[in-house]
Amino acid sequence: MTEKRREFSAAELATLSSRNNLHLLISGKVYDVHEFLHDHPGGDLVLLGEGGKDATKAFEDIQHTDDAKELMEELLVGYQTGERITTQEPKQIQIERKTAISRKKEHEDY
Ligand code: HEM
Repeated sequence: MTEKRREFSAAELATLSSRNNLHLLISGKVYDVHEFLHDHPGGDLVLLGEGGKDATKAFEDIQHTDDAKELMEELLVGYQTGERITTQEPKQIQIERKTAISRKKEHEDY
């Protein structure tokens, strides 16, 4: 894998859910599984169902072996950004709200 590992926001990850561009989030790490789809012993459908999402629970529910965990290292393409989107509101609004809160706080500090 020559591609550099990088950060993915939850918003970007959500767009990576098609058969040709399928990424999963597992324990904060992002895996590109599109080439692995047809080799997955659990089948392609379960992976497609988790595409673009946090698949940590689905992955752990299966109790994958250490072999699976080694294989994952080869599919690792990056990490989730620190910021977490917890609501459905557009990202820009969240950023604006955060900025407004910190400005207000700065103001109070004086
Ligand atoms: C990068 C992610 C994944 C990798 C590398 C991976 C790899 C594997 C491997 C090697 C096996 C064979 C058993 C073992 O060695 O544990 C397996 C089985 C299985 N996996 Fe995954 N897996 C991944 C993600 C997932 C996810 C997200 C799900 C569920 C949504 C899932 C569902 C299953 C199921 C149901 C089986 C059992 C197949 C059976 O024994 O009949 N896997 N996986």
